Amino acid sequence: MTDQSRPTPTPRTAAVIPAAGRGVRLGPGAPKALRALSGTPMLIHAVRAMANSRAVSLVVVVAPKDGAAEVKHLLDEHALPERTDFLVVPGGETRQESVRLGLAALPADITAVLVHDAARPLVPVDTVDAVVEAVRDGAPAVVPALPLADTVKEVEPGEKGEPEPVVATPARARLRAVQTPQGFDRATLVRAHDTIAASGEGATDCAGMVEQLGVPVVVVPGHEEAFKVTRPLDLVLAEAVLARRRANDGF
Ligand SMILES: Nc1ccn([C@@H]2O[C@H](COP(=O)(O)OP(=O)(O)OP(=O)(O)O)[C@@H](O)[C@H]2O)c(=O)n1
Ligand SMILES: C[C@](O)(CO)[C@H](O)COP(=O)(O)O
Repeated sequence: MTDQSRPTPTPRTAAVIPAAGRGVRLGPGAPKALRALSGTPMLIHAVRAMANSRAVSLVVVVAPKDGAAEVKHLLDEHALPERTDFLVVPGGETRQESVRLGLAALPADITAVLVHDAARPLVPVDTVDAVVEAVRDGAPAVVPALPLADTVKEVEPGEKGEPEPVVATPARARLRAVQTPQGFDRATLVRAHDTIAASGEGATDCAGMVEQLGVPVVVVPGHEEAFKVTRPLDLVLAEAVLARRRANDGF
């Protein structure tokens, strides 16, 4: 019998930050998450972006495979909110594997999980909070996303540099470019990783695996500043965003 006089406890939310990628598209250098933006490692910006949400009580950083000690040291030497706990685990060969390793490190009382790319260091806290709120309102999977500015063509991929035949032009008004953090009911995300990854299938984001389970995924508004640092020009944009923030509010 349940005690109806007791209030329902607020779900304890953790953020898992996959940060174990190399950053091949960014060019030669340190692993992408450890490269500096305005003098601070990209990873620290991403960790602060999660920890600045009052809803997030634990941040799990999935570090480059042989970089866990360095990441622990970085977390120790940068100012981070005291109310947040931090864990560091070594990552895997793919983003999917790194997320799975992060999920495996979560304590039992975590019921909601955000998965956030270290490569999206500048996501505003309002976007993080909007994702958490939708999960707390009962959505098993939530992604922030933006409408597209470009028209998208589906092609028959060919040899590099060769013209590729267009197969279709999806209706742009129905398309969204998906960002992170993506938010999940923990049990749903773990089930997706256990069943979809085990079947050899995968997806380029966590929500794609949840969709393959047949579980509904919803979109909330994303933010332009939540862009992914992927190629060198993205670093220029990231520095410009940080300079504008400093000018606006002394950040
Ligand atoms: N084995 C991997 C690969 C990627 N990631 C993380 O997943 C996020 C999104 O990946 P992406 O932007 O593709 O990063 P990289 O894999 O580093 O980039 P690239 O494909 O250019 O090497 C990044 O925060 C990255 O660190 C990870 O944790 N483990
Ligand atoms: C998860 C993601 O950022 C959503 O847009 C994206 O799919 C990651 O792709 P990547 O090739 O691993 O950067």
